[in-house]
Amino acid sequence: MAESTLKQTLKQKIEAFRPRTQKLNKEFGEVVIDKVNIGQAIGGARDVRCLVTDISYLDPQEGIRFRGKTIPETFAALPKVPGKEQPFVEGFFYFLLTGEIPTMDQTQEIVADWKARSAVPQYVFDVLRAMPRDSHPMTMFSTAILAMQRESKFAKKYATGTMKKNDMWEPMYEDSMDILARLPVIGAYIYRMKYKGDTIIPADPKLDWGGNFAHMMGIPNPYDDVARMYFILHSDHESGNVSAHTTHLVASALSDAYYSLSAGINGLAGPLHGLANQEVLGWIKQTMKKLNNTLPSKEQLKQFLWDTLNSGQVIPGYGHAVLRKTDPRYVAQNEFSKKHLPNDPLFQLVNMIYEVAPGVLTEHGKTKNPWPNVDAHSGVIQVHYGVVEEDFYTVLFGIGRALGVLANITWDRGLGYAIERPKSVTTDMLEKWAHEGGRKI
Ligand SMILES: CC(=O)SCCNC(=O)CCNC(=O)[C@H](O)C(C)(C)COP(=O)(O)OP(=O)(O)OC[C@H]1O[C@@H](n2cnc3c(N)ncnc32)[C@H](O)[C@@H]1OP(=O)(O)O
Ligand SMILES: O=C([O-])CC(=O)C(=O)O
Repeated sequence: MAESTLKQTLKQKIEAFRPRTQKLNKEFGEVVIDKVNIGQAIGGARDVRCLVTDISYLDPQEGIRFRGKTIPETFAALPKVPGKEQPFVEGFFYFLLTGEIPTMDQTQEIVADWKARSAVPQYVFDVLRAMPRDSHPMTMFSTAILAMQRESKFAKKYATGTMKKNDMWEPMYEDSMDILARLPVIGAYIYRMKYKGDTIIPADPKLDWGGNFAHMMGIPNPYDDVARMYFILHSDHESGNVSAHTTHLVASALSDAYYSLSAGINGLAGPLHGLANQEVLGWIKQTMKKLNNTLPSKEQLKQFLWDTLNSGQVIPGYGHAVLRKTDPRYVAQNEFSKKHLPNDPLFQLVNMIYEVAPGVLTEHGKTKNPWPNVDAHSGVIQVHYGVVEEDFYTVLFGIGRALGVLANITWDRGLGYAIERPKSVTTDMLEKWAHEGGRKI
């Protein structure tokens, strides 16, 4: 098969880029870019600059930029699906991988490529069907990805003993493309099997990736545009977040994309990370239930927020490890909702929480960031269009996140990043260095 424009462009980009990384490593490897204190060693390596990615960058004030573009700039630049408001996710992936906005033809090439790769092996469905139906959908999703590992072109090539370091990105790219092509099929299968009486809807070969997902979910349009927007918004958040970092870490051992992504998805399933979107909707539902499904007043809402904090829980969807302002992914979803679901009562509640929660969190005095993150908003849009099963939301996040983390590990192999292995120390050592005013270097 002739090489796609995406693969050719990526090859050129990686080859042109590689000398920059090699030069930095060889000639400037000793240049100091950060230092680490005891608080960071104990406190989750917060703010330590020790990862590299060119795919996205998170500014604490401004939020995410994909390949240098803000969210509105990204959406404005990408080729749109004809007759729809949102861009092709396929074109967005081209942009993430190469940093170039693709033409419509280049985008259509990926649409066709992913269709050609989209057949999920029957044994994956058999594995899913063998799992208890009340398994969490994230457990099912991660298991399905891991079960497919036998398909890995990277692992097969590695086993031949003929794969050179500079060539490793190629089978990583191939695995990533295979996985991405199949994720919407797997996600929708889990949804229909678990929540819709096992009524599976086959793919429609006429549709793009996002459109097909909506179709296989059985949710009427404009859910297709919701899906496209959602996957793009959730794709990448630089390299240090739990799902991206885990995927990168596992891939650094030359584990293939199936092992690596499945591991990253397991991290996304944590309530302080991706699962927060499920938690947000659960919290909103609980709040409404206490009031016989009516909207609370601001005073009642304030009380519910305090009750949550006083019971030792976090307010889901608020706070962030890096961001110090309202997440622009929250803003993008808010703009969408203002346009498409302005009168939805849950949307109104989300806006009310935005008016009240930052004040409560500031008064509470713990969090460094009282503003909402992406997870505070996403569930409400899903409910509006008919995906009411909040346990499923992190699977949606995972499909989107795969775009970013798979682009990252393809580049990791392109640039030959080393196995990741930071150094650990003991508590005795920390106490000694604390006493001495620092480690003598
Ligand atoms: C896609 C995503 O992953 S976005 C994040 C999704 N997660 C959530 O929305 C869950 C709620 N938020 C949180 O738990 C946190 O803000 C996190 C996990 C996102 C970031 O954690 P950190 O970087 O440690 O935040 P920060 O430095 O501000 O934490 C300081 C203190 O404030 C608390 N805090 C932070 N956010 C919140 C919150 N939303 N509600 C209550 N307390 C909070 C922390 O638990 C911590 O308390 P501690 O000192 O008793 O341990
Ligand atoms: O950046 C983070 O730590 C968490 C986050 O918002 C994401 O991964 O999307």
